This record gives sequence, structure tokens and C-alpha cells, in this order.
Amino acid sequence: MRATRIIISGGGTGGHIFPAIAIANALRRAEPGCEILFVGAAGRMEMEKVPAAGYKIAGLNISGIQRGSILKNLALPFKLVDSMQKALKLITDFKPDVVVGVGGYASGPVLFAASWKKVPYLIQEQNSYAGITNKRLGKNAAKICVAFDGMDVFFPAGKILKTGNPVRKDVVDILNKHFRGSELLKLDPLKKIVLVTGGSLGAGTLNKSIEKHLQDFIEQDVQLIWQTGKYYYTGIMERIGPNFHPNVRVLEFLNQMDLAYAAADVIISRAGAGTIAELCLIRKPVILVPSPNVAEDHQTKNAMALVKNNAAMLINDRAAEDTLVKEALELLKDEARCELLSENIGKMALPNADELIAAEVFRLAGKGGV
Ligand SMILES: CC(=O)N[C@H]1[C@@H](OP(=O)(O)OP(=O)(O)OC[C@H]2O[C@@H](n3ccc(=O)[nH]c3=O)[C@H](O)[C@@H]2O)O[C@H](CO)[C@@H](O)[C@@H]1O
Repeated sequence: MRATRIIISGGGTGGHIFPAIAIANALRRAEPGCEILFVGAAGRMEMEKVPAAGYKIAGLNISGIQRGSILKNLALPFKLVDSMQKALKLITDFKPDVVVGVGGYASGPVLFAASWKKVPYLIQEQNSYAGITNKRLGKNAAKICVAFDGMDVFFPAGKILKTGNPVRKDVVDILNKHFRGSELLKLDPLKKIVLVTGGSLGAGTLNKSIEKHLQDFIEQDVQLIWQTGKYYYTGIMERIGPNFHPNVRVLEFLNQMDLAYAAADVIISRAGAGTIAELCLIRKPVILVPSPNVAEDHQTKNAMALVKNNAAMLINDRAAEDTLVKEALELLKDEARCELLSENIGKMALPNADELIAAEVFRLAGKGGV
């Protein structure tokens, strides 16, 4: 039988890239010989992360609207035409049975091209809010896999399938990794550890809040894994110095998120949809600080889904600088609360989203039995 051929398009941030990799991994597990091609935006994070995960990727010359730079935006229509042409050519040459779109710049032209060429396509929407491109593309999609209820306000109800957000299996496999994680990060496994993660790009508010109260961690002899994000790392290191204190480990990006999750006793995080899906599966006490700078305030909605089930704490972005570290250190001492939060967040997990989506892809390819 001919191997199934699938194009997966999208990227820009980890929130789009890692679900795409999780879907690809599930497709490979189900049909090891299937042919997968990623399509991303040249120069963006996917061009590095996708090959590192073992997949081929083609890049489109596409970007979003850039604030404060009229000159750069003048090129946008040309980039769009160029990307559409390249997307059409990729589909003609690769001959996919199905195209999957995970959102981000490259997703639009590729799904439009699939629609044009009458190739069935599936949209994976991570958030509780759908952007304008996905809404438009939803009309002709064969299936739309979502993680939240109530998505029929954006998409045709009959096409929606609630699968949850796909996560990479290795990232949430934290069993028996506490010691390995602590040691790899050069921390003492017997002392308390707080992990701070600002999502794939880092978060300015979290960084400011932590930097301002670093001394509190030292005074209480609590250790810190601090993921700053690429853009903030150099500035922070210049200010605090390279050997600030043995309790504090500063990293721009964590390539082995499982080990950081496993090492942590309490986690402080932005409320990106992918991170939330992972946090539900790893069952640790979490404080969420939703980003106020995202469309329709969707991170607050993501966070509230947990908070209203007493499955996570929430601190407002504006309050974080004053209260975040204090709350985290208090939570660390409150074992009963930590246990309750861990138990409740675990109940919100939607495991196997990757497998459900992969099964849907094969069904669309006419291979329902795989
Ligand atoms: C600012 C912004 O636009 N954020 C959006 C972006 O978030 P963002 O790109 O931060 O994505 P998520 O929070 O959904 O996921 C982050 C992913 O990166 C991984 N990771 C993170 C840090 C690290 O050091 N190492 C690492 O591997 C996490 O394990 C996770 O798999 O996409 C999400 C999903 O569409 C949205 O909900 C967010 O609102």
C-alpha cells in the first residue's frame, strides 16, 4: 500500500510548533513509513526545532504585520503572493493525502493552497479563541480539532472534534526523573525547587517579578530554575552576573522540559494553551500569570478553565511584580494546598490528543483502519 503523505504547516512560536511535532510523532507511531513534510516560515523557531525533532521542513517567505515599521510592511503583499505560489508548488510536488494546519504564519497560505487543490485539510486550534485566518479556513476544513468547549462560535459545529491539545509524550513523562533533573540542572534534589517558564519566547513580566525578588529565594534557601526566553536572557545575565548564586539556574530555553518539570515542586507559568495541556498531565502545583498581550485575552480564558476548578492559582499580570514571588514561596510551604492543586489539575488532563488527531488524519486520507 502507498505510504500516507502528510503536510503539516504552521509555527512561529512553540505553542504552534510543539503540537505539530506531537501530531507528527503520533502519525509516525501509527504508520512508521508515512511521509511527513513540515512547512514553516523562514527564519522562525520552527526552522530549528522541527529538524531537531527529526522531520523535514520547507520555509515560506512570510511574516506578520510589524508594528512601527511601514517599510517592512510594504513587502507584505508580495510575501503573501510569493508564499501562496510556493505553497501551491509544494502541494503539487509533494502530493499530500491530507494537510494539517496548526496556526502561525505559514499555516494560512498552505491551507488556502490545499483548499484550492481540493486536498482535505484539518485544523488544530490550540486556544479557546480562533483568529481570523482559522475562522475563514474553517469553512472548507474537513475537520477542526479543538481543546476547549464552545468553539462552535468560530467554526461549523459539525466539523469540530474536541481532542485536547497534543503534547510531546517525552515532555510529560516525568516519572522518576526528579533526581536526574535536579542534578542535570546542578541543583540539590533534596531542597525545594521553583520552576519559572514564560512560554516558548519567555515573558517580560515574569522575568521582572523574579529579578526584583531574587534575594527572597536565597534567604529562604529555595532553588530556582528560571527560563527567561531568548530576548531577555542576555540583559538579565548582564545585570545579575554569570555566577549569581548556586540556588539560581538561569536558562534562555529548556530543551528538556521534562527534566525541569520533574525537578520542580511549584511551577510559575504563562498560560499558553500548550503549556497548560502539559501542566495538566504532569500534575504539579501551578501559579499562572496570563499574558495580557494576546488576542482576545485568550490566556486568561485558558487559565480560568483551571482556576474555576481549583486546579491552579492565578495572579494578574499587573500584580505579579509585587505578589508573585511571595505567593510562590508561601505555596511551597503549604503541603495540603500543593496536594489539592496537583490532584485537581490532573483531573483536567486530556491525554491522547495526538493519537486522536492522527487517527482523524488517516481517516481523511481514506485509511480509517490504520
Ligand atoms: C505570547 C503568545 O503569543 N503566546 C501564545 C503561544 O504561546 P507559546 O509559544 O509560549 O506556547 P505554549 O505555552 O502553548 O507552549 C510552549 C511550549 O514550549 C515548550 N517550551 C517552553 C519553554 C522552554 O524553555 N522549553 C520548551 O520546550 C513547552 O514545553 C510547550 O510545549 O502559543 C499558545 C498556543 O497557541 C498560545 O496559547 C499563547 O497565548
